[in-house]
Amino acid sequence: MTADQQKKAAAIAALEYVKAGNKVGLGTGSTANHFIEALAEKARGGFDVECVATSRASFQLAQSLGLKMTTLEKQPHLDVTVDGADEFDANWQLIKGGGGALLVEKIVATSSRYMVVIADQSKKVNALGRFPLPVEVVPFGVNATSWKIDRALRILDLKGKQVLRLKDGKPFVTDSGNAIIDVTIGHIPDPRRLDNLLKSIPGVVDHGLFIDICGIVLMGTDDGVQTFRKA
Ligand SMILES: O=C(CO)[C@H](O)[C@H](O)COP(=O)(O)O
Repeated sequence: MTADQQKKAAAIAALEYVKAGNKVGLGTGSTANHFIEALAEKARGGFDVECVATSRASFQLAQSLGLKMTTLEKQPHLDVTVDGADEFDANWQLIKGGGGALLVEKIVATSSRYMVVIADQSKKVNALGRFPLPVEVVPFGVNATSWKIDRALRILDLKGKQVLRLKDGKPFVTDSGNAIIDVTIGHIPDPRRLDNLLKSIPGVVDHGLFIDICGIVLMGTDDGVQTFRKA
């Protein structure tokens, strides 16, 4: 199976976690797109759900496929969010934000009774940190914020190579109007502490560590979809 086929298999398996009448958070990225397509197909058959998207791209896809859309303003409590991830570990901790939607993804996921992550098997890691950690920052004073990120890493005896994310040669702008710094760290021994340190920096809006947010991971493999579920 290719990685994309694994993503699709995980996305289809996630349909089981959505019940008729649910308010559903829709993630962002290629895996989440498979889920949006599968959910839209089910909805066309009369399955009634209302969805909140985590990005403009997901909103457009979902709406174009006929899914009933709402907003978190109108529906502040969702039943389930289904989203992809860049990495997950054995404790259901994640790195997200490869697609730049981490802030809204975290707001939507934490407004849901539970978050289901769908992924191909390349996303499973022994320890978080292989994937560069996306940190969403306010554009004002970005160099000062970058220095403070460095200082936070040093407190944990870590070093990170920071790169301002670009798109078409210009700084990438998130749906919320912020910039993203991708920080290559390598093995993150204490993601929870890094989460707290980064969140305490003025100028850091949020970052891609999702700590204690996800409870179920569905991973596509060559032998079918494997479920990792928190007890
Ligand atoms: O966090 C994300 C977007 O911000 C995505 O879920 C993550 O990057 C995984 O993407 P893909 O499903 O395309 O592999």
